[in-house]
Amino acid sequence: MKKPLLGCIADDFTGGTDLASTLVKGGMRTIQCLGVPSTPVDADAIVVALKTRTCSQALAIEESLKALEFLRDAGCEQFFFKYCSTFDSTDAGNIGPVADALMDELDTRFTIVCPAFPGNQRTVFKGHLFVGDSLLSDSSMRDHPLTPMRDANLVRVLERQTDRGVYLCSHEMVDKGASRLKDLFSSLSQDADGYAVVDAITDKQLYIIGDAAADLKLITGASGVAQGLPLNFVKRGKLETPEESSRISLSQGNALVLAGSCSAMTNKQVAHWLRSKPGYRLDPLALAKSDAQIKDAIAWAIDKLSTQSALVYASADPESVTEAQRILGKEVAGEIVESALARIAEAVKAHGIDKYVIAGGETSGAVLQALGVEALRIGPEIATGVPWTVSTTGPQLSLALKSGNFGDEDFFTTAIEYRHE
Ligand SMILES: Nc1ncnc2c1ncn2[C@@H]1O[C@H](COP(=O)(O)OP(=O)(O)O)[C@@H](O)[C@H]1O
Ligand SMILES: O=C(O)[C@@H](O)C(=O)COP(=O)(O)O
Repeated sequence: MKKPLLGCIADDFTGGTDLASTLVKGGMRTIQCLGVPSTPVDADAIVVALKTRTCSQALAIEESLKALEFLRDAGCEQFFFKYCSTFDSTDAGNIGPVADALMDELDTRFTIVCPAFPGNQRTVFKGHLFVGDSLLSDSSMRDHPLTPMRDANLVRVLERQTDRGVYLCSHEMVDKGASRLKDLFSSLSQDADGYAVVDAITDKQLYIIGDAAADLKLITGASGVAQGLPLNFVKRGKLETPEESSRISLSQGNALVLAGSCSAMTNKQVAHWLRSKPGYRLDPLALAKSDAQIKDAIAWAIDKLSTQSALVYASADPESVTEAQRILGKEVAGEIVESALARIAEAVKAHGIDKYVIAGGETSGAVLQALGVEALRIGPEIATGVPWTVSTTGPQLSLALKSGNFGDEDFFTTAIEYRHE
């Protein structure tokens, strides 16, 4: 078995498939593991996807360090910490604390922070994160149920999460080219103790940053900056000329769509689906009272899935989410919905359904854990940042994990009807 080159730790499962898909497109054989694997993995890049974006800081650090240990023992040469392109986190973390812990463990004093993902309209200019034409803090991310993002200045956001220095590497510096940027990173690696938030507005800039980051032990960011990494290994003769390999065998059966994301795009996708197809709405307040709605939803889904694809969703507008959180508490409301969707998926799987489209990062984490999925092979991209995947152990399941704001309005149907060319 060849040693893997790149070891990645993703703070949620959808983020993991987004990154893995980017690496596959760059020609790296990539496997995404859900949690730290117990057996060796044969791949050029390994993505260990965790559910650490919103858990306690201590748990996020513990799990990330276990993932790092696995990746180091496997022989990885470089490490990547993947978080959301909208920098989803609270003031308490977990991006800063996890990155700090990874730096300590890798004995490195400098890394970059690069969440830009222009393919999905996330750009960073003078350290400020934009979503489309709006600052992050004016975008729908300000109302995220678990990680409301109300400050677009990433230097400031990260400073609240770490005691290390946070610097800005502006787009003018990036435009000087990979060689100058590499010199800067190398001098910062010797002199600085902390992070450089790196501007990027275009993919071209992300390739420059990826090239310049070739010697960094640890890179942090979203999937955009990973685009340039496969080429670094090719240049060093460690990876053969990249060739995309994303052929997988997809289930042709009916699919269960599970939506626990309340992001603006998921809400539009749910509304679009309901115009012509069946859906069952879960209500967190009813779920908190008894199991009745879960049982009803399972029976409804099994009945529908015998003839067509069906959606079970808890997605709701920001006012309804705030109201549910006021009554139940933020974490409890989230957990109740995640656990209900997970139980429904488990019961539906027992009836032989092998195709799932899941909207939401936390939601995907909860559902895949319940489905007992340990690792994913990455297939073709359905929408930017969202590939079809198949489970690699047990009875094969086809799984599309969709980040909250990714995909077009008709994403659910597009995913279900996707056919290899
Ligand atoms: N109606 C609702 N009220 C309160 N919380 C909800 C509701 N529906 C879903 N949630 C919770 O909101 C969170 C959404 O997060 P996630 O699944 O990561 O979506 P996204 O990918 O959009 O960030 C989950 O914890 C989910 O359980
Ligand atoms: O980087 C991104 O935007 C995605 O890969 C991602 O992590 C999105 O997270 P969710 O919206 O919570 O699924």
